[in-house]
Amino acid sequence: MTTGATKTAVHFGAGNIGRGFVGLLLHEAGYEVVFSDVNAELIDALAAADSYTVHEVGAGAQDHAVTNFQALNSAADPAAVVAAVASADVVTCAVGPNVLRFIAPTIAEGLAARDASLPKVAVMACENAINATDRLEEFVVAALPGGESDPALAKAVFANTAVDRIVPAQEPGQGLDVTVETYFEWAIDRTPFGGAEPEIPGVHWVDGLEASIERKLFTVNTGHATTAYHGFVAGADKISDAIALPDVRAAVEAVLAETSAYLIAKHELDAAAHADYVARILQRFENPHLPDTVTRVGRQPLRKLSRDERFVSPGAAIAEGGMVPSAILNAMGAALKFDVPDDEQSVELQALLADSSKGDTEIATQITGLEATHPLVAPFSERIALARA
Ligand SMILES: NC(=O)c1ccc[n+]([C@@H]2O[C@H](COP(=O)([O-])OP(=O)(O)OC[C@H]3O[C@@H](n4cnc5c(N)ncnc54)[C@H](O)[C@@H]3O)[C@@H](O)[C@H]2O)c1
Ligand SMILES: O=P(O)(O)OC[C@@H](O)[C@@H](O)[C@H](O)[C@H](O)CO
Repeated sequence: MTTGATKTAVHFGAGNIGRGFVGLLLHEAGYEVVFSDVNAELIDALAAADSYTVHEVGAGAQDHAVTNFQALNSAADPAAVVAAVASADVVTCAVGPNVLRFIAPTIAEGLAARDASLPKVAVMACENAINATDRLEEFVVAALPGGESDPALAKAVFANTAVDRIVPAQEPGQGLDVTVETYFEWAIDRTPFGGAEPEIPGVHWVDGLEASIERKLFTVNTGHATTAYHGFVAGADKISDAIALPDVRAAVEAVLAETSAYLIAKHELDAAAHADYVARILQRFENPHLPDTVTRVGRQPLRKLSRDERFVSPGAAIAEGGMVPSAILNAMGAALKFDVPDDEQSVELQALLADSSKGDTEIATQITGLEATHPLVAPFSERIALARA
């Protein structure tokens, strides 16, 4: 795939963040981006196009043209994607945490086919999840015949990342163009590269990702999901309308006060700088030009209520410290009312709550992955009882 001095990046998932952020930054860094997706309509449109435009909205907005890309259908032509990975300089993905297991075998095959004399390929998952690249690597290892000792692993460097840019679902009829907010942050753990990290202007290189990803997930995403679930209950459609409701705003601020105290103590953050970070995020939610909805932001409620995610991870830690994270629990209670027929996990959640063979505590442990004796489970079971009443 790489010709002459052209650097190549294979990106799995040509959706909102794929086209509107990761693909854009890689293009601006000089990479030829090879988008790989299972959505035939999307891939066909990308393959037929010479460019698409990322439209920023809000203060200081600019348009950015993305050119010099290819598009491969990984369902119809997996061999082409394997070949692209085999010669790529960078492999990224933004497919959703639950999809990592499905793209890993293709990456494993690409690594196996890669000439060992090539420089190592940088593999970086761009998902909203703690250590998403580590998870991807585990699936790659499982797909390699030699497992952890497979020589193909030495051909790649796996680095965790945290990506932050709100990219709403796109309006029908917009084609390949993507509407995004002006803000972005892409933090990548530099330590696995040993000084040979890829050149991607705009990336924020950090030594270890834990603080960056927790700060992002437990502030942006905990606050966003709280806005979505309380907003849904209040009847709001857009995120900017939801956060304008005084009760929703108060609930979001209360949740962020709980996660802020947790994050500041755990990662020794500067309290004033963190307060600025929170204020900036609330302004991002308020952006009236961003057509983002409570149904997109609340999507897949079972994933969002799971153990290592935006509510239970900080909530469990706070409860283990002897305090009751009431605002987080109230947001989790609102999530139980997220009843969206088009969302498979919402349907599954509503069926679970309606299952009279299960008690409240059993449902609480099933959703959160916590033991029944965990201090977060009893107060969450109370919210479940209320939702079922
Ligand atoms: N949209 C945002 O604001 C945003 C911001 C930061 C991070 N993220 C994260 O990025 C990821 C993607 O989110 P999104 O909003 O872009 O979703 P999206 O649904 O717009 O895009 C996901 C894309 O992945 C594709 N896909 C699904 N299965 C695939 C497979 N097996 N192989 C290749 N492609 C496959 C889908 O067809 C789709 O085009 C999620 O983990 C999300 O949390 C999103
Ligand atoms: O992508 P999810 O479903 O994990 O979370 C929904 C939104 O909170 C998320 O996509 C944000 O827009 C994004 O994380 C902002 O950086």
